[in-house]
Amino acid sequence: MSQPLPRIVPWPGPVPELPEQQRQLFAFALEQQLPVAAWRLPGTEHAQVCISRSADAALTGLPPALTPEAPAGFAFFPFRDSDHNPALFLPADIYWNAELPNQLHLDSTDNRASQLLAFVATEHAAVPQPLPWHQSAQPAPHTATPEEYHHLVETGVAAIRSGQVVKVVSSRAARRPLPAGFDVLRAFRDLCARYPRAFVSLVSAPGAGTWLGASPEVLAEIDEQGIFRTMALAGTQALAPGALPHHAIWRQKEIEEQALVARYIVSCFKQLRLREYEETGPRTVVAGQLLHLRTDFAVHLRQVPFPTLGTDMLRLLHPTSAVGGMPKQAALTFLQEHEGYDRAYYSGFLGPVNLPSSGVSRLFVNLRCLQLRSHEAVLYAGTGLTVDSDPEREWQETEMKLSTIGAILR
Ligand SMILES: C=C(O[C@H]1C=CC=C(C(=O)O)[C@@H]1O)C(=O)O
Repeated sequence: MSQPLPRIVPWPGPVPELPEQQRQLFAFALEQQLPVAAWRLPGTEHAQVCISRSADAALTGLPPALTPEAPAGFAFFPFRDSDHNPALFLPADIYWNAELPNQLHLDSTDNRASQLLAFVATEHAAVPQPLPWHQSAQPAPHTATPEEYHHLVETGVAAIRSGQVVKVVSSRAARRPLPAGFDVLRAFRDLCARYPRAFVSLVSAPGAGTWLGASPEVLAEIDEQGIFRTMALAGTQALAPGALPHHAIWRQKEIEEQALVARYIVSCFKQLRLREYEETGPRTVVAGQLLHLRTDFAVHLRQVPFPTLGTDMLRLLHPTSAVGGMPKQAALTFLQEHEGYDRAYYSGFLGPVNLPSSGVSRLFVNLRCLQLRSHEAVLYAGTGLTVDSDPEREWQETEMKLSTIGAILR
């Protein structure tokens, strides 16, 4: 049985400008200590917002089902599920899409929803500043020095040489002060404007804290035409000013690194005994100031009757070899033993499920992201290691990746 979105009701009272509508929705959710997410899909203009009626309702166990019958909401999953970093699925009890800004989807007989309607109708000037953003209860993670990161890369390369892993993706966190007067919702809009091709997100939830990101990587997507898509994204170089992406030259190291990720995706299709996938690439793509190599995979679900493909692939893919390594379990064990900090929601996945309509879901890998704490931001970045990795080059690569999201702190 399908679970449609709640009913449409008109925005109560005069409809303010889009940023003010967003601010009122977040102010309501945060004051009521509810989980809330805003996102903007790649190549689109309009933000969408989803609020759940309780924090408990957002706690989940299994990854979401990518089927039309599954509940509509926003998934926010950590790299590794744990009590510290719970897997969340924010049911879309209240949903708003800036494309149709005069409407709210909600069940007006529900208490929370009617509170929102009253808040929005009366609370124009009184939105508190700054907003009470959810904070993670976890301490700020350890931030590796260049020496520590060099050592991690050397240990990773040694593990590859010894055959313990084929590829591993090491990562680190970095702390940055928040600029005076930092406005989170303005930062979200700034990210949307800077990175039109990224999946831009802002999630604030009890237990998880507040996260902003601009991801270039689709994990699993089913679009309006019933096409399932995923991608193998790896290999990084800076986009030189004035250079054309398709003129980029890649070293053997990056070619191999990306080929491993593509091979992993093919092995997942094979596990599911699915042969009818289309593979395009690898080709060079732009992500902010960076270039990556990307292979796209597509399956036409209206021609290949495999209704659980999205769900099955999601469970096989996460965490992909673009953020963990290969073989998957050996790489994850290596990271647990050597990385020396908690990735939390960095390199987890996030995105809308059955929103804005049933059967349409878009999950992305949580990359180029930061966690907001009371007076600082924690930024995250990683690099895929191969036997040819050079520690200083890998450090520089994390610096470049950090500057994608770091741009909003300047
Ligand atoms: C792990 C990250 O990027 C992944 C995605 C693209 C390129 C990558 C690389 O070149 O290492 C990474 O696999 C990150 O941005 O933190």
